Amino acid sequence: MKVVKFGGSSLASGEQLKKVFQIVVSDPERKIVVVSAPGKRFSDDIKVTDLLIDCAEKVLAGEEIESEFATIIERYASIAKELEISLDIIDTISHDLKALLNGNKEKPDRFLDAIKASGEDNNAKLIAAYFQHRGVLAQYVSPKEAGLIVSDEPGNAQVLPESYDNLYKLRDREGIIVFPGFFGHNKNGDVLTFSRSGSDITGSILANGVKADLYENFTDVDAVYSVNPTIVQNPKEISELTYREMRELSYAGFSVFHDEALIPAFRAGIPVNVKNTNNPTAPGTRIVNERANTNGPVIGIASDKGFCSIYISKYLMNREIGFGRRLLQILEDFGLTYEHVPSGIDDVTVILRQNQMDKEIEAAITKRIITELHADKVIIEHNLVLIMVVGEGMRHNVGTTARAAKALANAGVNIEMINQGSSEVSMMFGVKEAQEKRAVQALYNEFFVAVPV
Ligand SMILES: Nc1ncnc2c1ncn2[C@@H]1O[C@H](COP(=O)(O)OP(=O)(O)O)[C@@H](O)[C@H]1O
Ligand SMILES: N[C@@H](CC(=O)OP(=O)(O)O)C(=O)O
Repeated sequence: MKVVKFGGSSLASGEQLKKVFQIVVSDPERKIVVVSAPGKRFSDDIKVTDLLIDCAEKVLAGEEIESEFATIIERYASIAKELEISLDIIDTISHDLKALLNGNKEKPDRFLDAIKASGEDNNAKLIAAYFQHRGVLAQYVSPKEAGLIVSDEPGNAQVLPESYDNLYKLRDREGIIVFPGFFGHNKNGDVLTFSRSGSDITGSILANGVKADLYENFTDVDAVYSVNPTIVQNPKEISELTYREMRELSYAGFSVFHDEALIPAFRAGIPVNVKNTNNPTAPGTRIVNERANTNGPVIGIASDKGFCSIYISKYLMNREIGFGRRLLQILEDFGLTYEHVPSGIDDVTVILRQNQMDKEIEAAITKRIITELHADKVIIEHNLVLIMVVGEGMRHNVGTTARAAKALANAGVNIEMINQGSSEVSMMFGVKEAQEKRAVQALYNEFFVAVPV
């Protein structure tokens, strides 16, 4: 049995849905179909999830939403018309969304989650209706009915372990199951979404729950490429990579697959196959436990913007017991998460996502570090890019860091920081945002265009 997930780009129009239908019915093993909300039809288009967020925020601000509401309904209606299915389903979607928008707003984050989740929920209903219209035995199944229970964290929920036994029962259902991605319910029955792009997570949870043989993740590219194709033109395709490599790369910027979607499949030992809805015969990329190492030390290079660093120096920091703990406690007091902590003898740098802080928080943190930890210097730098060079082969290759550093130097890129060692499969370079493209291109040339050493 296979679990198949289709992303928003595969569900953006009636034409795309026809391809989805062909893919599903061409293999009887494709029994569970996880769907996102309709995505972008063209590059300037707006995803339904983003339309819904805008609509919900306007409602919360007490603004009119007539035109936003109409735009959302029109997205579903245009798909239904293209597919020539009864427009009764659009009346149902319109009625249900109106009721949700008129619902309880006492807890805005929960209200927002309920509206966001409706994007996938309504799409799953529409797609099930289309499959039935094409004469296939198919049913919409809701996460609530299936027992997909999640933690009580709006916009960032996590699956609870008891879900897996509940979901196993889906194996007994007849026909194709169309299941909405991106959300579950807490123990009280409230809707909670995963983080953005979280339908990948639903697919992986279902694959684990039903003990699928394969989790196929259909998107709009032929493969996971060794580097983001919007940064480097025609990059090399990756045919196979390990769960660890993919998790590092997704976390560091390969948005093609959600980093949190690896764990459920990995725990159940289920391979993941990333494939293209627009070219389904292409083999795609397989994510597995172990792979043959045929490609040299590096498999992929990811980069992500929006980081800042807090540099702290203090003479004899190395002798001070508890310095690191007290520093991280200050960050914890402000509710901040951090990414890396490279350190020296008398200095340490904490790297975090800068959207967590504003000027006031930065000033307050700086003050506390100086007054409580008696630091000599505290410097906060903004607009950093973290570049992650990833590959299981790095463990067995000498000189990979030197090659990377030389390539960056030759390209005139100033390395702000390096972190290597904690993860056996990656090394991290921090550079200024303005140098991202140049740095990634230089690393790509070194490890993929030049002959690997
Ligand atoms: N290394 C990479 N390999 C392939 N695609 C990538 C990579 N990094 C970023 N992407 C982007 O991810 C996109 C697919 O992800 P996404 O838009 O979330 O798809 P979906 O709509 O199927 O969920 C691709 O179109 C591509 O622009
Ligand atoms: N629709 C949700 C969840 C999702 O996974 O979407 P997509 O498959 O289009 O990335 C979002 O935009 O976040």
